[in-house]
This record gives sequence, structure tokens and C-alpha cells, in this order.
Amino acid sequence: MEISKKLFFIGSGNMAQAIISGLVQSKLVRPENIVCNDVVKDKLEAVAQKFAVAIAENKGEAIIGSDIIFLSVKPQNMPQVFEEIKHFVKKGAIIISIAAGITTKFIEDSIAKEVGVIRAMPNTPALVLEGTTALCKGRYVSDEQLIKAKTLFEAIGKAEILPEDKFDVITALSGSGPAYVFYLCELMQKAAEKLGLDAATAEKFAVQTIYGAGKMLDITKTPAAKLKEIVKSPNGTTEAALKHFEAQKLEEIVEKAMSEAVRRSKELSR
Ligand SMILES: NC(=O)C1=CN([C@@H]2O[C@H](COP(=O)(O)OP(=O)(O)OC[C@H]3O[C@@H](n4cnc5c(N)ncnc54)[C@H](OP(=O)(O)O)[C@@H]3O)[C@@H](O)[C@H]2O)C=CC1
Ligand SMILES: O=C(O)[C@@H]1CCC=N1
Repeated sequence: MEISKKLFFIGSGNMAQAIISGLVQSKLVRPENIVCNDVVKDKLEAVAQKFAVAIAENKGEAIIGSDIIFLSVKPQNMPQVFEEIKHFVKKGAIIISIAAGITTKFIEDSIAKEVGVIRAMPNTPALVLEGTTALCKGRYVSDEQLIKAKTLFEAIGKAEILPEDKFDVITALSGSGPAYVFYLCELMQKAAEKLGLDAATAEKFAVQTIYGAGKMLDITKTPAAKLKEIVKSPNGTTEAALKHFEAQKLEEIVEKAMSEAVRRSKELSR
């Protein structure tokens, strides 16, 4: 399936590029129907080279020709973007914001028009069509429009509609989550190197282990706790390692880390 809607990305950084790459690979959107804007000119040129998308330095002109406006700048830059675009955005326009913490109400109030605001929390695995996205809608979006937006994110992974008051937790879980897994991978590699493996072997085995474990979770639909037990032989090597994690209270560390992410999401919230 292909859609002919024109998408305009304001902010063409890491997350926007993951979404664009996913959409182009999935063939849902043709690159010529995507326009990118960014304050960093080099980044804009690199994006155009990489994905064969169009670029626009003038936000106003690009908004006029687009069906969906993606807001993909950092939360701190959102108020400036509202100032730049509010006179060009027409009543009834559709805006999809992926910014952590920024509420649909804040966007509606800042644009000061009846604009359709969809808030999404995607994650970077969208780059390989394995993203996880939560979506919710503002006051001026119909259920049908929200479902259409969901289709866009389903082309780059899994997507689900959730209440907006769950977005801080979702941001801490799936938005930031890939970084926790990459961190674990990095630590496993480092430990294996210290224990005697060369860097290339440590990387290859750590990466395939995390990929295989993720695929097992997905395919077997067996809870993580059960899969963990299957690896753990009585009085074996896994038990020895897991006992150390438990003694060091890894559960509390993870809970505290994720509550720090929730706290920051609320702090960014407007
Ligand atoms: N990275 C991730 O994994 C995820 C990110 N998000 C959300 O996505 C958004 C973008 O994050 P990310 O892609 O990581 O950030 P990046 O910094 O990689 O990209 C944002 C880009 O927007 C540019 N920018 C700043 N102000 C403007 C402006 N007024 N007009 C146009 N472009 C502007 C930035 O330039 P400069 O660097 O000079 O400021 C930067 O190039 C954030 O709100 C974040 O919360 C959501 C889910 C996951
Ligand atoms: O770190 C952040 O603030 C953004 C939101 C979720 C992932 N990256």
C-alpha cells in the first residue's frame, strides 16, 4: 500500500530520520512526498542525500503544500517552532508531534487555532521497521484521523492508541527503552573483553545474543521471567550471575532509572 499524503518534518534529527527511513523502506510513502526542515543546514543536506527527500528552508511555504506536519524538534525548541509556524498553519491541519512531554493541549493553545494535534511517542527501531509507537489525539482530531495516523506508524513497527496520561511512562519504557538495551549490550561487551575475549568477538556474540533473546520473546510469546528460568540450570553459571544481579538490587536500579525518566518527562511537560 502507498499513501500520497505530503509529509513535512520540522526537525530532521535522529528520530525524524528513523521514521523517514522506515516509511521509505516500507514503501508507504514515496521520498518525493517527504519534505524536511532543520536549522542545521548540513544535516538537511545529508538527509536529502540519504533518503532522496525534498528539503525546505522556509517553513511557511512547505506547510502550505503539506498534508501532515511532523514536529520532531527537542521539547525545549517547540515554543520557538510554534512562533515560526502558527501563522501558516490553517484550521483543520494535522500536526503529529513526537516531542517528549509536550501535550496536545499545549500545542493547540500555542497554535491558537482548531488544529488537529496527534501526539506520538515512537522509538528509534523504526529505522529497521521494528518501532514501537504510542498515539493519542487532541480535541480537534476524529477517531478516523487518529486511526489513519496509526497506519503510518504501523508501517514502521507496532503502534497502539493509549490515553495521554500514560505518555510519561511510555516515554520511559519504549521511547527511552532502546537506549537501556544498547547500554546493556555495551556493558556485556566490555565485561567479556575484560574476561579475555577480543573486541570483535565480544561485539558479535553480545549483539546476536540480544537479537536472539528479543526474537524469542516475540515469537514464543513466553513471559520474560519464564524464559529466564529456562536458561537457568540449577546451581549453574546463569544462577551464579543472576544471584549477583539480585544481591546488587538490579530490580530497584531499573525501577529508579525509569522513574527518573518519568520525572524528566513530567518536568519537560507543558
Ligand atoms: N531520539 C529518540 O530516540 C526519540 C526522540 N523523541 C523526540 O523526538 C524529538 C527529536 O529528538 P531527536 O531526533 O533525538 O533530536 P535531534 O536533536 O537529533 O533532532 C532535532 C533537530 O531539530 C533541530 N531544530 C532545533 N530547533 C529547530 C527549529 N526551530 N526548526 C527546525 N529545526 C530545529 C535541531 O537542531 P539543533 O541540534 O541545532 O538544536 C536538530 O537538528 C524530541 O522532541 C524527542 O523528545 C521521541 C522518541 C524517541
Ligand atoms: O531522551 C529523550 O528525551 C527522548 C525521548 C525518548 C527518547 N529520547
